[in-house]
Amino acid sequence: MINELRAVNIGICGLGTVGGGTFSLLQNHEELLAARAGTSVKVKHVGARRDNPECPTGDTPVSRDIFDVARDPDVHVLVEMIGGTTVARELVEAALRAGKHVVTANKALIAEAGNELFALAAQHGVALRYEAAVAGGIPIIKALREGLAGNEIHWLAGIINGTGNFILTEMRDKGRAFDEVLKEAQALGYAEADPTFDVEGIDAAHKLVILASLAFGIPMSVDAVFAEGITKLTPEDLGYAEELGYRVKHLGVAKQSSEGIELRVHPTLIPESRLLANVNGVKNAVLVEGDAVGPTLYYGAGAGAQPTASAVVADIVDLARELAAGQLCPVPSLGVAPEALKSPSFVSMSDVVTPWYLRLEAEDRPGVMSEVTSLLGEQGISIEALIQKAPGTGQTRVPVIVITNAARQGDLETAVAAIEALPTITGTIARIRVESLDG
Ligand SMILES: NC(=O)c1ccc[n+]([C@@H]2O[C@H](COP(=O)([O-])OP(=O)(O)OC[C@H]3O[C@@H](n4cnc5c(N)ncnc54)[C@H](O)[C@@H]3O)[C@@H](O)[C@H]2O)c1
Ligand SMILES: N[C@@H](CCO)C(=O)O
Ligand code: NA
Repeated sequence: MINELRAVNIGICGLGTVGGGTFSLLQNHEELLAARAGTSVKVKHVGARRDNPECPTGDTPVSRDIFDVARDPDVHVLVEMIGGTTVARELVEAALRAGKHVVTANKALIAEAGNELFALAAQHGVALRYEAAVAGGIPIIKALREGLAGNEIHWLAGIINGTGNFILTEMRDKGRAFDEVLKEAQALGYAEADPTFDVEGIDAAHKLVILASLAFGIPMSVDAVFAEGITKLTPEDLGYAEELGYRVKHLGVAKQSSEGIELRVHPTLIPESRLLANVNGVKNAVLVEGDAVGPTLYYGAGAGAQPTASAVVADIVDLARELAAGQLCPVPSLGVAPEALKSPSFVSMSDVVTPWYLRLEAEDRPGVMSEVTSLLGEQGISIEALIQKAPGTGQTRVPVIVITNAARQGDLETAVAAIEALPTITGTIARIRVESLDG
């Protein structure tokens, strides 16, 4: 038991997109939140290096040193909204050590330092909540930790970076250039402070690590995830994929089998009939396959001030209810008691089996296709679909697009190297994994 609180005081550190959105949502819904929490929830202290013109703080005290908030004895819940893993980690540690509960949206911090931070929180009898860290406003952490608690989870797959999905959607639907759409995503507040995290798959990797930890009951394993971003995708690959009945999405995939655990984020061809193939713009979606429930799908805004604030405030309301009742919720941070976390073994990428999309540029003469198919055949790889485009006027080379059947990545790489060495093939072969996503 902890002392029952009649009013729960919040300290917000960082008043940018999400911090500002959270401040506003707490102000705008003050009565509603008090009714839901059974206690008043008030922002007592803000830590911000500078004012945010879009988020006037009125008479709420503002400190320029965010650590003043961690030192404020009146603050019960510190909301970390500065991002990064250096100062943010020091701040969260200081707050936990001072006996404050912490709410964060910081997936980099949870993925990289969650193991230590959850232990520190437990040591000090306080909570560390992170719903906003994955898939923005979608309550996926609660779904995995509580709603699916009766299931063994075999796999999950998700579109978990809003910026990347926004870019791919705009490129496909409007033919817009990558850089221009990225700038718009930054202006809309979707992108990370360093947007290479979004477009190189690092942000999705952080989120996948968190999802896998909850789904499989393993510690955060950031070094085990393979990450590839969307920067090498070309409009022609998006177009050819569509001709073959697929959409290209940036996907995070976590799978558990007798071989071990696969953790990977990369561009993926998905059959166009799948729900995930039709998740567009800044929306995210996570498909989770439980052994009892079967496939379940969670969809909503993956980034942006108000959607992300929705998840931050949900954590705050949960905590306020618990503090009002004088009892923290006994659900562990990762859904299982720390001593019950399993030691995972991971499948190496060369052993991961998926179908592949390949695009090669070949000389337009008889026999070339049979050379390509026989080099794939030598590695036991068969072909599901193949299209050879007509050569442009005066051209002797043609694009050839192949979809393979399921192939071990190591075997595929051997075949691709042999095909690239053929004198009739020009340059490197573009390749993208395919996921059928049938449960
Ligand atoms: N933007 C989104 O849609 C979104 C969604 C989910 C999670 N997140 C996460 O939320 C966190 C915040 O992201 P954001 O988009 O609001 O970023 P932001 O850049 O808009 O806001 C961060 C704020 O923190 C301040 N800040 C940074 N370092 C500081 C320091 N040392 N001392 C004082 N102030 C400092 C900055 O001045 C800025 O105002 C990040 O962890 C991010 O990954 C963002
Ligand atoms: N930059 C992230 C924010 C949400 O975590 C994204 O675009 O998905
Ligand atoms: Na979420």
